[in-house]
Amino acid sequence: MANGTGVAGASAATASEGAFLEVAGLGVTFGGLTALSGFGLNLEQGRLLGIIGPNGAGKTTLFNLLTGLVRPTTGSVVLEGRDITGAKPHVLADAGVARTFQNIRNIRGLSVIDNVKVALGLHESPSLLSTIFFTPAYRSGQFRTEQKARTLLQLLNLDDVRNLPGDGLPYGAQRRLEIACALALEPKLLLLDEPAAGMNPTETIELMELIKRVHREFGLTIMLIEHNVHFIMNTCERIQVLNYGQLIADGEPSYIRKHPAVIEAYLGAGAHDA
Ligand SMILES: Nc1ncnc2c1ncn2[C@@H]1O[C@H](COP(=O)(O)OP(=O)(O)OP(=O)(O)O)[C@@H](O)[C@H]1O
Repeated sequence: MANGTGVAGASAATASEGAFLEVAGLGVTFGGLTALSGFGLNLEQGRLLGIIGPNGAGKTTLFNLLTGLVRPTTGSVVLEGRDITGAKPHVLADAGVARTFQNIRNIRGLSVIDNVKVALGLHESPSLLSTIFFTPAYRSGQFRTEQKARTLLQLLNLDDVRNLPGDGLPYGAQRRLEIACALALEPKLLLLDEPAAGMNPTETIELMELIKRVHREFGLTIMLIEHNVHFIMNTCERIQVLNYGQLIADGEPSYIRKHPAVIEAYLGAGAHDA
């Protein structure tokens, strides 16, 4: 990958053969407000991409477009050669796109492990008959689900609290649970929306390491929105910067850190220390 591109190159990604995710000219307007415009991205499989930008820059809108919560006004999204532009959320989930939200959405009152099991159940549902008659196939399915849930909880350092209510956990642990549930869907593309929001510095460092580990061990393609510049500079291989719905820069952390438009728009004078 090139070190980076400026405004022109960033907003006009050209289709590259075999790219895992190809987004071109993506935009949406709400009433008179253009939340995102001419967004382009060619992402290879297995990359870890950071998205930064000031409040209201269009970051969450981009994720909403990629997960079908918002339909684009312009542009196209192609995942593994398949045009998924404007597809509904369940179609995109089936295509392998999973996400977490800025506001934690674990299921109230449900234990940690049951939250993960519900997510696993969304991915692989048993047949109605096997459930009704409690067949050996159903029971072995349940055993597999339990094993998978435990494996995910161990990875996310949540196994010790698996029987506690998910919504009663400390904030950082709830965020990790949300990631566990997203991983349970066995995604190809994982979108993390401000996973470190509200975390203390220790939790943030732990999460940084965890995301790197998940990326490494699952070989997942991850897109990560984050306001914490230190976090993103130290976690991501490539960073895209949005401002007022426009992509203003795209490149490696070292390139982004020094990019004048990025410094002016977002990072501020402290950016060089990030
Ligand atoms: N459904 C919607 N209807 C109307 N306006 C919207 C909608 N969703 C987003 N917007 C507007 O689009 C712009 C971009 O919002 P978005 O949430 O994508 O920004 P963001 O970069 O994620 O900001 P933050 O860092 O504060 O979460 C904002 O001005 C927001 O108010």
